Amino acid sequence: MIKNPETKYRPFASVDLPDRTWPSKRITQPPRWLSTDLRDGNQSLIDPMDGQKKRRFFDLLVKAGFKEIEVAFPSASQTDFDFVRSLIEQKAIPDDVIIQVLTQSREDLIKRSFESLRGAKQAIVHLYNATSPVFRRVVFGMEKADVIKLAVSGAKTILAESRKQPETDWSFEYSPETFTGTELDFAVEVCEAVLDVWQPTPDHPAILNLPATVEMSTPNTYADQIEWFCRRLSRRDSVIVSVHPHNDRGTGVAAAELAVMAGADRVEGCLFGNGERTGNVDLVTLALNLYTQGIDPKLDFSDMREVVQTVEHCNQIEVHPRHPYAGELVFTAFSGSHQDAIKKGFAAQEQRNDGIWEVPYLPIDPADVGCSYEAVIRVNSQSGKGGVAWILEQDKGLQLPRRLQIEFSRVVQGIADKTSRELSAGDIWTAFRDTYCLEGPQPFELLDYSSSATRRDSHEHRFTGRIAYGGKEQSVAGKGNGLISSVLDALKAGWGIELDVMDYHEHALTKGARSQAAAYVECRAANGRTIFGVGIDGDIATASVKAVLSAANGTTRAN
Ligand SMILES: CC(=O)SCCNC(=O)CCNC(=O)[C@H](O)C(C)(C)COP(=O)(O)OP(=O)(O)OC[C@H]1O[C@@H](n2cnc3c(N)ncnc32)[C@H](O)[C@@H]1OP(=O)(O)O
Ligand SMILES: CC(C)C(=O)C(=O)O
Repeated sequence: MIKNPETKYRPFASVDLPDRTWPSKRITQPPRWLSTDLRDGNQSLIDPMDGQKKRRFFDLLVKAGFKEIEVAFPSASQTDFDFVRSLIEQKAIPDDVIIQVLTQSREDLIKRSFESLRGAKQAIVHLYNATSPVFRRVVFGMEKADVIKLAVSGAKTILAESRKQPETDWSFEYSPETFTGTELDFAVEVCEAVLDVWQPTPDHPAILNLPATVEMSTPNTYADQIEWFCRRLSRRDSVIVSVHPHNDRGTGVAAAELAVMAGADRVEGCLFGNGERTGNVDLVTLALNLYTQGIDPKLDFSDMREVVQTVEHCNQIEVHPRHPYAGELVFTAFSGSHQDAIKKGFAAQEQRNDGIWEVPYLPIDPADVGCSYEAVIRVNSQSGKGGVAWILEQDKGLQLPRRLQIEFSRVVQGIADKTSRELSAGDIWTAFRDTYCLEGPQPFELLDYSSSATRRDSHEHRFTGRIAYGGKEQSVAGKGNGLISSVLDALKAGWGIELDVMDYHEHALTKGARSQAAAYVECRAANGRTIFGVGIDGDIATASVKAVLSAANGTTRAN
């Protein structure tokens, strides 16, 4: 990079529109969407799609609800030409979907495009030529008048060709390519000249598409250009104003949104922002941005995984794990405070039960795009108690009391620090099971027991059990004012273990085996140490007994 970029780059000129209205507008309905994945997206791929991939992508777009799909540049390649033919001949285009093809303003290319569309019920023919000063000067060697002539001759050829195929319901689109780099009054002049040829009406409007062929300004400037253009256009009611933002500055989505506020009726783009260089505007993000404002985008991404997989297959480009709404990690929190807030958010949401989505750090319900809540919280060394507790709850239905969460998260933290990797739900369960002696051979194991009140009208409980300690079976008995205290009494009598119960929780498991219950005891040992015990069983009383034995097992391990 150079130290004095002002000697090499010029700032983008702003638009003189002091009475601009778009900043206070709100988007209240979705624009018309056009997917150009099969054209602009396709022309940017290392290996353009073959017919099969194009067909798979087309079917995906139809399923997602796209009603306008730019399917090809049919005069560019036999593959593209044949693809358009196959769609028509195989009757693959639903009646409510209209296909679009792109052509330069050259007679032979336009004729070939019409040939590809023979027999289509309806179609949009999209004509373009670049209009900006640098293209006039450098690429075409043309004056303004020549540029208008080129656009008009293309528009005339299109009109003439369409009349030769009256069985098709034709619509026409014109793009002054490089619109954003074009003098605004000249852009309007070229477009008016094209409209003069096509003579659109409110019932049969033409589409004027205003591309940010290369994104060169902040999005507010694009919005100014769109509002300026819409105000100056003579036949606004006979025109669908379309925008086609690219993403060179990384603000394609913002540019599209502001352009819609500024009067655009239609947006052209690609799924996940594929397209030339940094891509076309991302239609998935745009649609879901609307959705999160309570506006039905009229596009359905309920099965986002399938959409991602298909697009990755067809484009041979991976969707970034941080891609809005679609990436593998976008609903995942690793960090403790985020996990804590999300967990509390879900609990509050469940309690309110008003249907309104309000979960911290999650702008959308992952379930709405087909994602499970399992991936919402993942645990590594950055995680806290809330995350660990969430995973045990989601995976095993365990609702750990707060102080147990704190203790166990330290165990998990230690493992994560030691292994320097993410811990799976399986890793966490293994650690929980081992820490609280839930499975496998343990120092204390319950073999059998019975318990009863000593007298019908009494609160005194008697516990009689067979417990193995270190593999050696022993019969023990104890008394107390409840089951737990009678078990503690038996432990004291049998092995001299002294534990006081400070806290007790129990609940039915919400996941997995539905008839299971979990019990948690927080005990204080004679030396002042706090020891937690956990018991899980089909019978809640037995779960409590097991929890006490789990705590007893805790006394046998080093702190
Ligand atoms: C911004 C966009 O995405 S625009 C769409 C771009 N997409 C593509 O180009 C993909 C498909 N294109 C192709 O396969 C080829 O470019 C074709 C078949 C269309 C044309 O191929 P060729 O005839 O070999 O021409 P080439 O690709 O070199 O195009 C450049 C010529 O077209 C002219 N041209 C460029 N755009 C246009 C246009 N919109 N209308 C008329 N002429 C144009 C150029 O001035 C240049 O003319 P010159 O040879 O007299 O200097
Ligand atoms: C042909 C036009 C619409 C285009 O793709 C662009 O300018 O980016």
